[in-house]
Amino acid sequence: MCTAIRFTDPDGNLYFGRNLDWAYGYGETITFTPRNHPANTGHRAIMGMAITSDDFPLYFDCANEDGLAIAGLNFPGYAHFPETARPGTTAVAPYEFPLWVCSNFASVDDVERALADVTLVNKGFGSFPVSLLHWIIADATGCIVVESTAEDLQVMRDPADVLANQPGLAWHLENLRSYLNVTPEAPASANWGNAKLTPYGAGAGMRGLPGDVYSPSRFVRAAYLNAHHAPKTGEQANVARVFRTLGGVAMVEGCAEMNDGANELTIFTSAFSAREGRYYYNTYEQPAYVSAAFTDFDLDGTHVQQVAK
Ligand SMILES: C[C@H](CCC(=O)NCCS(=O)(=O)O)[C@H]1CC[C@H]2[C@@H]3[C@H](O)C[C@@H]4C[C@H](O)CC[C@]4(C)[C@H]3C[C@H](O)[C@]12C
Repeated sequence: MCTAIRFTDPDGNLYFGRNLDWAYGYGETITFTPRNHPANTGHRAIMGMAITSDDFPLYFDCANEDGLAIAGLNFPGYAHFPETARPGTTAVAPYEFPLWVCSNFASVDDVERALADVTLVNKGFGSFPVSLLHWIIADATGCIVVESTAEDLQVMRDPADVLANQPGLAWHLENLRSYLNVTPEAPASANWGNAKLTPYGAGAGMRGLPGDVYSPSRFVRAAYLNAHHAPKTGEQANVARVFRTLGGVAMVEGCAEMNDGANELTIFTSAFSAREGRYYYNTYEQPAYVSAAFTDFDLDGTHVQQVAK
C-alpha cells in the first residue's frame, strides 16, 4: 500500500510526501533530471525517487523547481489504459507520466487543463510491466487525482489532500463522511444510568478512527492526521510534520501480507519541500533522513544524476 499527503506551511510553501509500501525496493534513489535532458521537453529541473534505465528516469514520485509534485500509487482492479490514444489527444505512457507532468507544467491548474487532451496509454518501458497506478498531483494551491479506468480518464480535485490505494478517490471522499464524529477535542463526561463516564486522558475523541493499514483505513487516518496537524513554522518542523503524519499510516513488517504471501512494509518515506527545493527520504531500516536540493546538481545539464545510496 502507499499513502501520499500535501499541505502548506503558514507562508504558503508546499510540502508533499509519500510512503512507498511494498515487499521490496527496486534499487531506487534520489534522482535528478536536469533542464536539458532530452526527455525534459519543458526544461524544468526535476528531482524525486526513481530508478534509471538508459539515462531515462522512471519516477515513483517527483517534484519540479516550480513547486509542482506528483506521486504514483497502486490502483490495480481499477486502472485501465487504452492501447491507443483517443483521436486528437496526446499519448502519454504511465512510466513517463510523472516526468511529463513535472517537465511541462508549473501548477495543478495547468496540468488539469492539459489533461483534457491526453490519453494515458498501455505502454511499458523496455521489459518492465505497465504499472497499474493512479496519481496525486499537488502544488501550493491544492491537489488533483488522476485515474484512468475502463470508463474514462478522470481528473478530480482532492479536498482531503491525501491519497491511498483502491478504491478510487470518489469512494474514499464519500467514506470520510462516516468519520465526521472523530475529533481532537476531549469529550465531555457522560452519565449512563448511575455510571459516570470520564475520559482516561487525551485521544478519547479519536475513538473510531480505523487503526489498520487497509487502503480505506489509511486514507481516513492520513486525512485526519494531515488536517489536524498543528501548523508549523520553518523547514525542520514541517519536514518532521510530513514524516510524523506518514508515520501514522506506515506499515510494520509482518502485519499485512500481499497476495503472494510476502510481507508488505514501508520501504521508504519521502518528503518534498518547495520552500527549500529539497527532497528528503528515509527507509525502513535507516530512519535518518537523506536529502538533496536542486542546487546540489548541474541544473542545466543533459544527463540524469543519481544520489549514491
Ligand atoms: C509498487 C509501487 C506502488 C506501491 C503501492 O502502491 N503499493 C500498494 C500495494 S497494494 O497493491 O495496494 O497492495 C509502484 C509505484 C511506482 C512504480 C514504479 C514506477 O511506475 C516506475 C517504473 C514503471 C515501470 O513500468 C515498472 C517499474 C517501475 C519502477 C514501477 C514499479 C512499481 O510499480 C512502483 C514502484
